[in-house]
Amino acid sequence: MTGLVRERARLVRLLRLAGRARPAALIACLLLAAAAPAAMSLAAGWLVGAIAAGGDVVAPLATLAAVLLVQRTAESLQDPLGATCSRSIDGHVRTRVRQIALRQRGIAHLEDEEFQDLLSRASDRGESWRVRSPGTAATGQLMIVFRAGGAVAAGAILAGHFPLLALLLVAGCLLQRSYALRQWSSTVSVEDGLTSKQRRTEYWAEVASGAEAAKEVRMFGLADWVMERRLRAHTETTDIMWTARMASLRRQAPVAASAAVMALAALLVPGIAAATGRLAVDGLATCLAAAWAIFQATYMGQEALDIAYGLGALRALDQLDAPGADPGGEPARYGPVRFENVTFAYPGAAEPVLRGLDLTIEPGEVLAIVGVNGAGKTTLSKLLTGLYTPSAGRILVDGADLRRLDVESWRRHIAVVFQDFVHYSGSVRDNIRLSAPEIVASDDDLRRAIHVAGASDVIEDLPAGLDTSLWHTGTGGTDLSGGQWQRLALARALFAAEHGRRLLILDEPTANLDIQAETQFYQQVIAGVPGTTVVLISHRLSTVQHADRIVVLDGGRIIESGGHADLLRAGGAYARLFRLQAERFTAAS
Ligand SMILES: Nc1ncnc2c1ncn2[C@@H]1O[C@H](COP(=O)(O)OP(=O)(O)OP(=O)(O)O)[C@@H](O)[C@H]1O
Repeated sequence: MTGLVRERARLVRLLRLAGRARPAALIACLLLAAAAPAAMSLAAGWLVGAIAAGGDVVAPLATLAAVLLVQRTAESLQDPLGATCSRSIDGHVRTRVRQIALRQRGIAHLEDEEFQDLLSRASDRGESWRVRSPGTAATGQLMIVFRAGGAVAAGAILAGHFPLLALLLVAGCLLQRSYALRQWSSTVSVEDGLTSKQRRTEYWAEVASGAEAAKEVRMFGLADWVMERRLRAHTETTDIMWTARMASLRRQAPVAASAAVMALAALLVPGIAAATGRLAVDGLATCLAAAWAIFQATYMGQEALDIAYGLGALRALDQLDAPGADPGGEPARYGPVRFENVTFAYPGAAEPVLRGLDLTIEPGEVLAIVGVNGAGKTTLSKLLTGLYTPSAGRILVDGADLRRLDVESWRRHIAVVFQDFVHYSGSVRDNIRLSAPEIVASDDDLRRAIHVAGASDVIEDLPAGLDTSLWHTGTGGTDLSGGQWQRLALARALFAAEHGRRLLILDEPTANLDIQAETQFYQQVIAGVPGTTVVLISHRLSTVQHADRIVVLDGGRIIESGGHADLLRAGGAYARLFRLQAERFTAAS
């Protein structure tokens, strides 16, 4: 089997994803619709023959009407049945695409442009000329199989009178169709090359009409500027697409010429035979109707392009699905964590963020990491959680290289509040439980975490307490202030820490808190999880000064390490940062 036939057969097999009943009903409709034109040509010949002979026309007329009725019914059911089958197939494909995106250990692939392109191609959002839908391609492929069958049936009827003409029309139409399709398909690969440009258009559309940038777009008066950017990005892609489409259109001239030749032959051969007495009038009617049926069954409809686009989506899915993405590994045991000569650069970045970093995090210690903006503090936490792997060096967890461990088992030892934590739409209860979904928690458990996070008053003020539905972007629920969301995120991590997570990572946990909450933070939150290892990243040195150990990150390495008092005495970078912060308050008072 050639690759092309194998791909087409695979498309048909996709229909199994839509269950049994709907594809079966679709096949029945396609069969009836495909057989109808050939049946009609026979009925037309019968009717014309009956009229010519002055015989009974009721039976042929009734047959013709019945065939027409069956054809119209089958054709009208074909579209809705095809749509339900293809939507169901597409649903399965999109689920698979999401599973692939989620199954990787880390998140580096999500920042890889090629991966994003494949993702866009495999789960189309409808930006192309036709949607890249494997489901529509599958139903389109089925339709083409039946239409080809219909063409062969009509060809067989014509061959009863003119075998050569039948061969010419069937073979000629199929060749012409395949040529036209090849021309149009070249536009599909042009569009595939524009996926990242299309993403840029989507980005500007989101800035223009999404909730995230809405405030600044209005305050800065950016509407025209954003719309202009979107239009420019859009035109960049559409210009290229239209150039490709016009070139394809120009290459269709041979198709038009050959179609004219075949139509002429289809009329002249039976026509001349009838005029010279070699073909009876009923035969003429049959031949003309059969030729018309061949043309009808072999024209290149949109389903041909649907197949080209849908196959593109399946190929992208295959590339995404290539094996070897996640090696798995041994379950992780909790113990000391050791960064050993770790260097790390983000994918595509010229310079590394961390350069030969050495650091040990002992179980049960509270380790604070400080450093200027961009020093790599958050990056260090992403490596620690296995979201990225070091470019060089290694991270040992209880003596085992994290690369070789089952990262999910490692993450089950960790509770984290990222700097850009997520505001989940859902109840307060769900927002807290999400950090340890496997725990069956009582309301008392949740309230304990809420209390330690200093969020009790936030929950008390909500209309339905823990059941209050939260919705960050403002529709269908209650939104919270930045600080209230942060307390909830803290409660989420504390809940996980109280239920067995041994390592608590807090990245700027006091950034949105008021001064009172910030002052109480260490005594309330950190002291609330005794025995837990805490990695505390903060610019606010008042938040970190009570930590067991403070490390200063600079130039990709740890340049200082020690307790608050030791570091102040040492008079290095930490002492300078601390004095600067302290001076602000002294000067203000
Ligand atoms: N996803 C990313 N892709 C490429 N570069 C990144 C990415 N995330 C961060 N960086 C770069 O890595 C460097 C370190 O960033 P990181 O967020 O770790 O710093 P940080 O010390 O936490 O800073 P801050 O105090 O501002 O939060 C920065 O120069 C940043 O531009």
